[in-house]
Amino acid sequence: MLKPSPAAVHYLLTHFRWLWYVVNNSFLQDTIMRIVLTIRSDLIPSPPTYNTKYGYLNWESYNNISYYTRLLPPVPEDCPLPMGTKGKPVLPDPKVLMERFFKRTKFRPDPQGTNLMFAFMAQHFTHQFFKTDHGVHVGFTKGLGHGVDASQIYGENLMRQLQLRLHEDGKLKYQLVNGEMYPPSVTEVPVHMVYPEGLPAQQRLVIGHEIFGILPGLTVYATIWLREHNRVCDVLKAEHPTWDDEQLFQTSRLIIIGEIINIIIEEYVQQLSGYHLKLKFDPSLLFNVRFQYSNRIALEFCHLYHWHPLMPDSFLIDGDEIPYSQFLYNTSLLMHYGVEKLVDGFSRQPAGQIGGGHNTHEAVLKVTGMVIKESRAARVQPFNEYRKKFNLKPYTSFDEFTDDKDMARGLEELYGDIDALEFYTGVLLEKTRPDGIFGESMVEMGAPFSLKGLMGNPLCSPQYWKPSTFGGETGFDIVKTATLKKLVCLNTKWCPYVDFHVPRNEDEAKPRKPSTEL
Ligand code: HEM
Repeated sequence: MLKPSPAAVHYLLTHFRWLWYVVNNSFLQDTIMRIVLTIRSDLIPSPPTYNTKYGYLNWESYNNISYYTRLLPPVPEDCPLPMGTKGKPVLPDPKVLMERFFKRTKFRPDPQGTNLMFAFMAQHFTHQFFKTDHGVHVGFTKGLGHGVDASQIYGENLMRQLQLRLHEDGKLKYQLVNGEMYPPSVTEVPVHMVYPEGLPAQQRLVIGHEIFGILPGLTVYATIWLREHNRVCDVLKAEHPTWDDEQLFQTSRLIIIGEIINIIIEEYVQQLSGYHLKLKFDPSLLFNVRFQYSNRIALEFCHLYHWHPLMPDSFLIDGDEIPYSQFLYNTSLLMHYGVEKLVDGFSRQPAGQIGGGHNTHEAVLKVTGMVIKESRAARVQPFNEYRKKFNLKPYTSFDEFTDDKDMARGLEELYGDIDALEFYTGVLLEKTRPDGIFGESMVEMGAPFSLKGLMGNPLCSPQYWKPSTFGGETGFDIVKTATLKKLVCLNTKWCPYVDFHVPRNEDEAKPRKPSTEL
């Protein structure tokens, strides 16, 4: 059968606006959406195969979910060179790679208009399943849910969940500040959170994920989801006055997971893809095709998702410019500005272009070095091997890989051979698509992992995808009609500008007033 190249399919989906206008209004949309979902997720083996210890199928590798899985087995230990059979005997110093190719020279905004609201969603969303366990040998995870389980809201284990819960009407614990709901502090809920020494206990907010106090962008999402959970509990209680705390909690959690998947597919992936095809979250599209409702997070997915170039030079909120030094671990910013002004500021501020290099701010540059070192310890195979695995043509030269002549020469000098280029360096530095946030490989490799994880969730299976799972039609409807705007504006006093892209027209760009209605 004739197979169109990924580049041709991408061109078709991102051009011919008129054509997609017609498609988005017809039954063809479902067919194309089904094809997108199946072609992408068919690339991910399910059940999973290898891991960092095992390059062959075995029970331990399948059954021990403390491992991340791997799409390709590690470079065998008996290979003559670090990347197999090609390249130099010693890999480039990560510091040299960081300084020469990753470090930001001048902030380059994403040409697709992605904003900080998107960037913090990326971090908030992915950290429920990317939870590398640095306490043991490389390749292990603390995230045993291996997918969208909302553990960043409810905690990774039952002990933490029980401490975060109010044990009344299904709700989570909270504190009221000026009449508004915020996460409680460690004085009320004594669970482990990572904060710098000396930060007063009242400012140590408690969140499902122990590191989410680090950024106001994460605490604002934590606050919004906390309010949404408690709002959904009220809706369910009104429908089911006899339900106990447990059933209200459990059913609300399923609704929240459903809302997350919907918003991620229809708005977040939509923004990332740049497609004119309107992406649709409808699990029933897959009910008549062969599809496994299970997922295992892969190490390669975790590595490629290190999107630190998204981070700006400083943060702009309500006319103030806040440097990193005053932003990190500053939970008082959340109460000072309130959710509305933070969301408004983050939605208006451009995020950096992820691909192409030279765009990682100093404050996060060290993370680049960490992932490079980790990928070496895990013996991740070369970038070109992954290109082949995802049906992409391997690059034949550094000049084909990047249009930046200096970068091509520099990488050639350091790696010696295009077939020895490392996976992470490859996905991040590859030439970007015209006006794209990153290059071809990030899309063609990231999308399959992502869609398999989203649609492989049990909620999307025929057994779960029905009104009774969500407490009836009202709950099912909350899931099916979830949007980022509703998520924010049903839980705030006024409706700020809220989207995953910077304002695109004058109307969107207008300053919002505290009276704006949903
Ligand atoms: C100022 C903002 C940020 C800071 C200070 C920060 C810092 C860090 C640090 C220190 C690590 C741990 C590195 C390691 O131990 O290997 C990390 C991991 C990671 N970061 Fe960020 N980050 C930021 C923003 C982001 C954003 C916007 C994304 C977008 C997706 C992101 C994605 C990741 C991923 C996927 C990991 C790996 C997580 C894991 O394996 O457990 N980060 N980051």
